[in-house]
Amino acid sequence: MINMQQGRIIKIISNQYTIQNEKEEIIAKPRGKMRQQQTPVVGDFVEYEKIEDSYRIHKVLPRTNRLLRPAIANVDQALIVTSLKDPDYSCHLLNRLIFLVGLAGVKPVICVTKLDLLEDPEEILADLEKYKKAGYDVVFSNPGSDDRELQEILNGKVSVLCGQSGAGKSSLLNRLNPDFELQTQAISKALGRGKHTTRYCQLHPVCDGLVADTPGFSSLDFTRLDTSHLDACILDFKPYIHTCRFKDCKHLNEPDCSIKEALNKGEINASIYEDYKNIMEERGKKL
Ligand SMILES: Nc1nc2c(ncn2[C@@H]2O[C@H](COP(=O)(O)OP(=O)(O)OP(=O)(O)O)[C@@H](O)[C@H]2O)c(=O)[nH]1
Ligand SMILES: [Zn+2]
Repeated sequence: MINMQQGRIIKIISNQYTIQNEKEEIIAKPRGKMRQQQTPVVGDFVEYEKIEDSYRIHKVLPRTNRLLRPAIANVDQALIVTSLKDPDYSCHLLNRLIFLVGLAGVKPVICVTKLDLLEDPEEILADLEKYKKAGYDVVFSNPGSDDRELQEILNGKVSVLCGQSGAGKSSLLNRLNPDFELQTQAISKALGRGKHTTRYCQLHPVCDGLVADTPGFSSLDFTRLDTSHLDACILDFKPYIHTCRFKDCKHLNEPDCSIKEALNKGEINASIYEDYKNIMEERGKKL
């Protein structure tokens, strides 16, 4: 008789899948047959069985959502780690990350780092206020701060950190969970590298929830995504979206578009609209 068990994948290193169930962590491999069907990613709930001394994953259970880069499933929210300096703040990068996360059906939370490195932060802080006003959660995290607000946001949730390499993702996790620092140092030692740079995606226990630290990414590719409902993912658009003249208004050149009217009155963050427009126009060229 097959004795199937269920658990969540919390780490994948090459062909070794670490699965957490209620009691323990085990390491499993996918069945040869299933690998072509649906490749399991971190965050997946899977069914697996024990065969002699090893574990085999049989199937991936239905996902609530899935991010492509980083490859992770079933997350409650994505913390978009946004550094204000080194690497420098870019509202366009932030906007595009908000879109990517939103298109995957995941709630974005803007987590700002390196405020201490800015001499004149006023202009950037004013820009970040626009996101708050639109309804995005914006939380600051600095070395030496108690991060209480961030802890509340993470409590009991499955979160993924995304953001540029060097934005401060690992530093932030180290502050929230000192055990994590020990783990990453141990991993760096084992791999014979001095400095910890994130190489693979893993869910770590943090603040009674799970947080994935992920490798920094280099490209923001929208070409493979269905962006037809991008407008519905943008909080700035939400109060206006149902009052355009046309039900299928794309808010580009249509008459009586409430979103363009709000933009002209300065009620919508202009950079968000600009990035939305650029992505929709690129899409238009493709169709
Ligand atoms: N001054 C200052 N430095 C910071 C802050 N957060 C991170 N750093 C520094 O920025 C550098 C990069 O931070 P990491 O935490 O490694 O960045 P990361 O996002 O994990 O980078 P990857 O692993 O490459 O994706 C490190 O030298 C940190 O010490 C901050 O809030 N203020
Ligand atoms: Zn419109």
